Amino acid sequence: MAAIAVAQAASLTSRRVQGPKPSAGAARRVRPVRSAVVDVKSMATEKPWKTHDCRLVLEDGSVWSGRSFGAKGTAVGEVVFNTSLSGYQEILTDPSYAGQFVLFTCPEIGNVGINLEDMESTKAHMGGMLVRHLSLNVSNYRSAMSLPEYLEQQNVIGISEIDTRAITRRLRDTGCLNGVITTDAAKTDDELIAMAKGWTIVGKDMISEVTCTEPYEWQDPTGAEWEFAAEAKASTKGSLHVVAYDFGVKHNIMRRLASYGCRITVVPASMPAAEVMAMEPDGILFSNGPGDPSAVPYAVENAKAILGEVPVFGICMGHQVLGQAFGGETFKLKFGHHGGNHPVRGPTGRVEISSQNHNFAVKPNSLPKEVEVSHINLNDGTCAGMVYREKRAMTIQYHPEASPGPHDSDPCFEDFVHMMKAAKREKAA
Ligand SMILES: NC(=O)CC[C@H](N)C(=O)O
Repeated sequence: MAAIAVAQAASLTSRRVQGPKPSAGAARRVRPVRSAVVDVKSMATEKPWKTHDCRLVLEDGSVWSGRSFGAKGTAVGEVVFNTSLSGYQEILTDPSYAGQFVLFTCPEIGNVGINLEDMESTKAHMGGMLVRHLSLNVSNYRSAMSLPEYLEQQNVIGISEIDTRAITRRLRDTGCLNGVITTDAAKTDDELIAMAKGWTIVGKDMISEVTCTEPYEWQDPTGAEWEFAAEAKASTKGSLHVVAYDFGVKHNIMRRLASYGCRITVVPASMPAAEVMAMEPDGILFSNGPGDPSAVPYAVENAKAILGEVPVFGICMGHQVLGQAFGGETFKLKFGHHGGNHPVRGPTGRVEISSQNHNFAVKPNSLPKEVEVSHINLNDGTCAGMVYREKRAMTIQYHPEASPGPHDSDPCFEDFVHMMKAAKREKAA
């Protein structure tokens, strides 16, 4: 039986982007690996007690034996479950997952390998990847390497052949649990349980671990072959200057802003508001990002200083930072929203199917009366978006850029552009 014959594509480096991303064309010059033949017989017939070399231990004392893929070692993190049926690469490279392990409820993961274009940042951020079954085959016309190869290169531990349904039910019953993944047989279960119990993401500023170290420009729009929005196709390139606070910004937020005609300057999360305003932005984006929103007062203070100066758009962590800048408070959800099919009702009553990834939320009753809760998550009634009209501020708790998930909320980017254009017209008058 042929063993795995996945050719080594050009290695995906985990360097942080300092300047414009390599053009998509550069990515295509890598010889894609379209499919791999896997040693099915041995993997399918080997008995668990022979192949299980990895444990997931949860803080509730449960121990889950599985098969490792990717990196070896030991990692600790908060376990969340994501119900998306596609887009594991976008999830893997979303900086919002720093400090977390992601359990995929979709039972088959890895079948399309890893390509060089669908990256949401320059590296994988999650601490561990928990799957039911690692696909025995890799087959996709854009695949450049297998998922295990990428995880190994990114130093992320994967564990497969665990009962992801049982763990998901447990998380839904008890709420998020901290966990430890290890391939180190010398560590006792009790040691690992203590490690899981001794760790928490609450109160942690994870943004400082993922933000860029210096400003850079972003030019790449959504590729023409993927563009779906008429308004984006008709937009005038570079007509508006957006400064984006990088709290762990996903690349597709910037691709969508560029597609709607914006020129984007990405800045470190802690850049003082005065320096940002000196860049003469037409609008400011507060991005998605990992960790506890109440642990980044520096971001809230900058948001307060900027509010009312220029139009602002907050996405996910940015929504939570602006919610605090408005005077509101955030709180931690039981197990959060992580998936691609959550219904959200917007201000017109239209229901959008949304892409979600958050464990914290804004308390509606903590907001001042000037702030309108514009979007509601219909699964649990939580605040999914806000508008502060007189400050020209709009926020979305979920991910209008999708990646992965549905593009129902893509018009949010159009709304932000229209808000900036209106402000520009008023200023010129
Ligand atoms: N995707 C995000 O920006 C997540 C925001 C925040 N870390 C949360 O979990 O709620």
